[in-house]
Amino acid sequence: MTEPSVSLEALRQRIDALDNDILRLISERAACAQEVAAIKAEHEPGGVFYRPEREAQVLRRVMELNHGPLDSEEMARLFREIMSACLALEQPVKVAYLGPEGTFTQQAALKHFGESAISLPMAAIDEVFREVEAGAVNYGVVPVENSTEGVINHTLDSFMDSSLRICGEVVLRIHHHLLVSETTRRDKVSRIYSHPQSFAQCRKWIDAHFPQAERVPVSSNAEAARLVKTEWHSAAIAGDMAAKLYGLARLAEKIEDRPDNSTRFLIIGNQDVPVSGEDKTSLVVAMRNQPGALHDLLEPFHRHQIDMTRLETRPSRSGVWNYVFFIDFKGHRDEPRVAAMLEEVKLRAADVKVLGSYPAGVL
Ligand SMILES: O=C(O)C(=O)C[C@]1(C(=O)O)C=C[C@@H](O)C=C1
Repeated sequence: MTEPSVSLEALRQRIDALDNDILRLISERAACAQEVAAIKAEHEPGGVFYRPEREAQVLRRVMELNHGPLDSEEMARLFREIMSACLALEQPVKVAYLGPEGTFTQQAALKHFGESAISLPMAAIDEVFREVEAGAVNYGVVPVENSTEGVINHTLDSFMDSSLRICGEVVLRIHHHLLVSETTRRDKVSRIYSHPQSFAQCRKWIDAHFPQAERVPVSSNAEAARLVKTEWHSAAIAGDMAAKLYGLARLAEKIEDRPDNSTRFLIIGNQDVPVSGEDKTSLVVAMRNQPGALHDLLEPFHRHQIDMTRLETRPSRSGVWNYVFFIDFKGHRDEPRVAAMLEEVKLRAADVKVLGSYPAGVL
C-alpha cells in the first residue's frame, strides 16, 4: 500500500483549525443578530423579529455562491439552522402546525423555521388559525395543496373568515412508506391505516400489493402509525417522521404512485412581508354571478403578463356571491406592475382580499 501524501492526522488537524474558524464566525454572526434585535426593539415598537423576505434572500444567496462539494440545498439547510438559532436568540418563535406530532406538516414547519423554533401540534386546521389569531403563537403552518390530490379545501375555507395573512410557503416532497411494528406478522397484514389523502396517493400500489387488505382511514398519518404499534396484523402508510416517532420499520419504501408527489404548505401570520425579489401573491376574489365574469377577472392578468400559478373555485359561504376564486400568481403586491393589475381587478370584482405577498419557497 502506498503512503497517502497527506496523513490522516494532518487532515484532522486542518479540520480542527477550520472548525475553530467556523465556530468563531457563527458566534460573530449570532452577536450581529443580537444587535439587529436591539435595533428592531428600539425602532419598531412591538418589533417583528422574524423576517421571511430576508431569510429567503440569505438562503438564495448561499445557494448561488455555493460551488460544492456540498450541494446547494444541503448548504442552504445548514444556513437555515444557523439562522433559526440566531432568530431564537433574538426572540424564540412559536409555531402551531396541523398535528399530531409526526405529520408531514410538522416536517414542513421544521424545514421552514428550523430546529430552534418551538412547534406545537394542533388537532385541526381551524385550530391552527385560531391559535395565531389569538396571539398564542407567532405563526401557523397548514397544508394547502398536493400535486396528486389537489387542493385542501379546509385551508382555503379558513382563509375566508380570517384576517391572517400568508407570510411564506414551503414545498415538501412526500414519500410514503408501508410501516409495521416489530410485533407485526409481515405475511399476515390484513388491515392498513392511513389518512384518506395518503390512500389516494398510494392507491395503485396498494391495489397491486395488498388488494385484500381492509383500508381504514384515520385523521392523520401519525395516528395511523400510532395504531399499528399495538396490532400484529396491521400496517400504516406514513412518512419518515411518523416512522421515527413510533419506532416502526419500513416494509416497503416510497410507495406513492407518482414519484414527484409533493405538498405545498402555507405559513400564516399577522405581518405583511416586503419584497424578497422572487415572490408570490395569493388572493380571494368574489365575482358577480354574470356571464363573462371569469373572463373579466382573468383579462388584467393576461394584459399585465402576470403568471398565474393556481386558480381554484370554492362555493361562497356568505351566500351573497355564489362562488369565490382563490388565485396565486408570481409577483409582489408592492411591484408597480402587480399593483396596477390589482387595482383593475378590484374595479371588476365584487370583493377582493389579498391574502399576502410572500417569498416563493426556497428549499
Ligand atoms: O436580518 C434580520 O432582520 C435578522 O434578524 C437576522 C436574521 C439572520 O440570522 O440572518 C435572523 C432572523 C430573521 O428572520 C432574518 C435574518
